[in-house]
Amino acid sequence: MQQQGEGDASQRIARISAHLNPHKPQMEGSCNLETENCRAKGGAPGFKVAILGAAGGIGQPLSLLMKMNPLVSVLHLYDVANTPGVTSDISHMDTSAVVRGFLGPQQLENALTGMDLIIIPAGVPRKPGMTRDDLFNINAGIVKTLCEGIAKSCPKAIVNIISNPVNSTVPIAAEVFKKSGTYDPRRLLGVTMLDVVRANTFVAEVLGLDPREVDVPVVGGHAGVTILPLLSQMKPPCSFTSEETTYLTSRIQNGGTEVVEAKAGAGSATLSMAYAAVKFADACLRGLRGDADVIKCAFVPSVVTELPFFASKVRLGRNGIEEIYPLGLLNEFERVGLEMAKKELAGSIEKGISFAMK
Ligand SMILES: NC(=O)C1=CN([C@@H]2O[C@H](COP(=O)(O)OP(=O)(O)OC[C@H]3O[C@@H](n4cnc5c(N)ncnc54)[C@H](O)[C@@H]3O)[C@@H](O)[C@H]2O)C=CC1
Ligand SMILES: O=C([O-])CC(=O)C(=O)O
Repeated sequence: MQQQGEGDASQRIARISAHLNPHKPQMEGSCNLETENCRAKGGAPGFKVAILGAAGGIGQPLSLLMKMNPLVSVLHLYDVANTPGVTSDISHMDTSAVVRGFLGPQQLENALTGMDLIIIPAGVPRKPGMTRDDLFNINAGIVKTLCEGIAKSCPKAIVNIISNPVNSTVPIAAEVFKKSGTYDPRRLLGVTMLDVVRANTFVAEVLGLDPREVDVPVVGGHAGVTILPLLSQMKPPCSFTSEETTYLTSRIQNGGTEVVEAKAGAGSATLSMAYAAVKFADACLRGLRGDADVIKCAFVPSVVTELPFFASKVRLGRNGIEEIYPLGLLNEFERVGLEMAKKELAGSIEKGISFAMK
């Protein structure tokens, strides 16, 4: 006869050893922490977040940082390669978010179902000598497919697009959602937060300030001259010589290229991007929670200019984007920059829309 408690104990050990088996991390199809009798629990109620491209250069540190975010209760890690290892590794962190991994297109639907926020860093990065637009041929198709999945499995989720060229991938996402009848422009955001992070850092360096006290709005888009820092509107208000303005604007616009060249063929910004992506995702989650005055710059469906998409300050709330702020007063340098940015942006947006309409 079985001793009382023996069955319980052996089941418990079986469950634990399933977790310890390095070839069977908490992947889809193995122990499901919510529906089965596993003892591990997310500590607090919170939001469900999926990262698509979670095993990549951005995806891994982004997954790590999202696992540390107390607003996240469930974290789904999806990729077409290497998700089991990343999931196993991250799932050992003693923070409350429950982590599950999903590998390959046949698991995309389960990765997406029930999610509140989807973050997409899937796609190839630049090598020296390339522009972001050179990534279009590969990344456009990746973003299109992933957004088709979102339209089918979690059409109400907030979507943060990191994959480049952001100036084209966000219009692609919008077209996919329109085609499927699920489009809500308040829920689609291109992540330009790294431009703001860089602007704050470089401006603080020049002024001898703590970067945490600096806030520079960056508008337009996310490539070359479309990245338009509005130094005249920074907080705290400061003035610059024309040399300083030219230096800072150029350094912010070329920050991505600076990293691509320093990495010399090993990719583009991953660590600072993961930091920026988490800052932005956290703002989206605080908005969803109902926090007041959550304001960030992002590349969004917009009527701020004549273009259908534009990066500017947006207020985030329970429905995603609650308000898009106008550009405000620009100085002459910024007005010239705005015209250059709009010209290039128009072509990139059109390229994305035509691709998705095919
Ligand atoms: N918005 C921004 O400010 C920034 C954007 N980026 C962009 O982010 C993207 C990713 O960069 P990294 O992480 O450095 O590249 P990476 O090559 O290190 O990682 C990309 C990941 O995407 C995965 N992937 C490829 N096809 C996929 C698919 N169909 N579904 C799911 N996952 C897929 C790969 O397996 C890989 O793990 C690039 O397009 C890069 O240009 C990079 C830095 C800043
Ligand atoms: O420059 C790149 O290719 C990656 C990127 O978007 C950035 O670092 O801003």
